[in-house]
Amino acid sequence: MNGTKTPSSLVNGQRPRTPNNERDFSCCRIVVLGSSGVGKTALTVRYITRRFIGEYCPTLESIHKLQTVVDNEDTRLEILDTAGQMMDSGCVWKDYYAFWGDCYIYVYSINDRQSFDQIVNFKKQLESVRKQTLCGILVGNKSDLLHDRQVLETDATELADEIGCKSYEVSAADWTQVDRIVDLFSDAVREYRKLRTSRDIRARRMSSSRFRQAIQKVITGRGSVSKKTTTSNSWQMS
Ligand SMILES: Nc1nc2c(ncn2[C@@H]2O[C@H](COP(=O)(O)OP(=O)(O)OP(=O)(O)O)[C@@H](O)[C@H]2O)c(=O)[nH]1
Repeated sequence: MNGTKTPSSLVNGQRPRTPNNERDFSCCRIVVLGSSGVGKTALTVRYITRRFIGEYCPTLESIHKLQTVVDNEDTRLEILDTAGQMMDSGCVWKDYYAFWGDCYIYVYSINDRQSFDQIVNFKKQLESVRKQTLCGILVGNKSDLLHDRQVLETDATELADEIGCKSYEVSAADWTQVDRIVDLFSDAVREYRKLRTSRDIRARRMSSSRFRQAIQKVITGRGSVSKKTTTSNSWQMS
């Protein structure tokens, strides 16, 4: 596993570029966030190594880089496992995370109501920084602790509908749930691809409608058009 504890890499964390210096959209950046102790590291480690870490050691930020395949498409994943303590303290985390991430995995613990109630705030704060809707997945972790449950599955489904996310309830501690954990990370990549595609389509529509408007202005003579030479085809828009 390739983990680097470098918050500064977020500040300088420009999106990777291809050799042609274009933005590399085969790379997907996932930010795993939620309150302290909900199991963000346990989920991330379970996904990457298939192992469970039982001990608790509060995380500073760690970025894990790996290559994977989702729906037959190669994907470079960068997973940012955030520090819950920083989020609970309301530090400046949100600006970094908002600009760094492509998709967000919002983790709460089913036996910690407060961690669940925080999710809406986290999402709102990120979107207010980015000024656009961000895609994400809602994850209730520690589903093995049913006897301690403070968050009903129906509450989670309602919240997921409200914030436009898919929702999962899992246990990083339960090895039989590895496939579900892999699924939820794959869904994060799918959500990112979906959003990217719809933005591409919108951008293309916008640019073709601007092009049509410009042509229309030329035809109707409403645009600022100057005739450059005597040749009929040589119009120049200014
Ligand atoms: N029972 C149970 N314990 C879990 C589960 N996931 C994580 N834990 C335990 O919960 C504790 C906290 O887990 P972490 O993964 O370190 O939590 P975190 O959200 O990364 O915490 P921060 O680093 O403070 O942000 C550890 O002792 C884990 O072993 C789970 O699914 N079930």
